[in-house]
Amino acid sequence: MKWNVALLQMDIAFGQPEKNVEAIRNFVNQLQSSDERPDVVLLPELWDTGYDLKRLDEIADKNGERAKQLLSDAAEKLQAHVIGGSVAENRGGRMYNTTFVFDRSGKLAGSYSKAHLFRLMEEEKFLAAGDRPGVYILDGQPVSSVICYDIRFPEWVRVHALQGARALFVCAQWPHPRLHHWRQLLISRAIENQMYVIACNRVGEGDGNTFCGHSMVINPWGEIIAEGMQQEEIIRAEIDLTLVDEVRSRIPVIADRRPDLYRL
Ligand SMILES: O=C(O)CCC(=O)C(=O)O
Repeated sequence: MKWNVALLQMDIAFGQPEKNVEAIRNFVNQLQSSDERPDVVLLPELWDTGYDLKRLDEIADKNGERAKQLLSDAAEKLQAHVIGGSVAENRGGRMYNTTFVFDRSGKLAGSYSKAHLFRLMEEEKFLAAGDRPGVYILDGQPVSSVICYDIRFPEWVRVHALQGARALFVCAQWPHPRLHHWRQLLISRAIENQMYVIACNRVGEGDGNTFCGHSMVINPWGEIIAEGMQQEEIIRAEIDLTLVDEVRSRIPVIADRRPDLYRL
């Protein structure tokens, strides 16, 4: 199974969901009018509100309805799977950082809420943590997603791999001065789980941070097959999921695990 993936590496207007919705619509129109149609589109983290966490009561998306409408329409229009980055979701008065995934027909394939809250940006003061892995079936293929800080937890990404995921989609708002962490962590998650890692970061400034871009597509051998710069752009790559089987059969890391040794 080969997929063309497109990563929307964009700037995000702080606390202005309407403006950001408009920006996504423009990207979707751009993809629709291009010769090369994507099979999978990935967006960055909190593309609706940015990190305006103090105003979530006012601006968070009630049950994700605004995002679901936009992402489902985009999936149907492009006939592509949309891994919808993440949005600030107001679920029954509690706020979550949530990814919604839509398949090519525009149908909701699943959702995931960020499990590890990032204290450096005080997320734990404003957000509730998710507690379930994000695994979805797209074109019959199990794939998964996590959000930003989640990539620092190899045991969490491993849970997704053990549930059969063959590709990990990551959405982020990853700032300087930790670009080297971003690149190394993503490469490591790809090598150790022998899966594709497709990661979309934002660019621009917000709340005292400069976001570093460098969205990446990494194959299951740990090779970078596409990488963005620090500017708004669509990053594209072709991924071939049969390479996952090839790498996993060459070095059977998952089969060779010794979980009996790993209990603390
Ligand atoms: O782990 C990091 O260094 C960045 C994480 C982050 O910015 C986030 O989770 O939003």
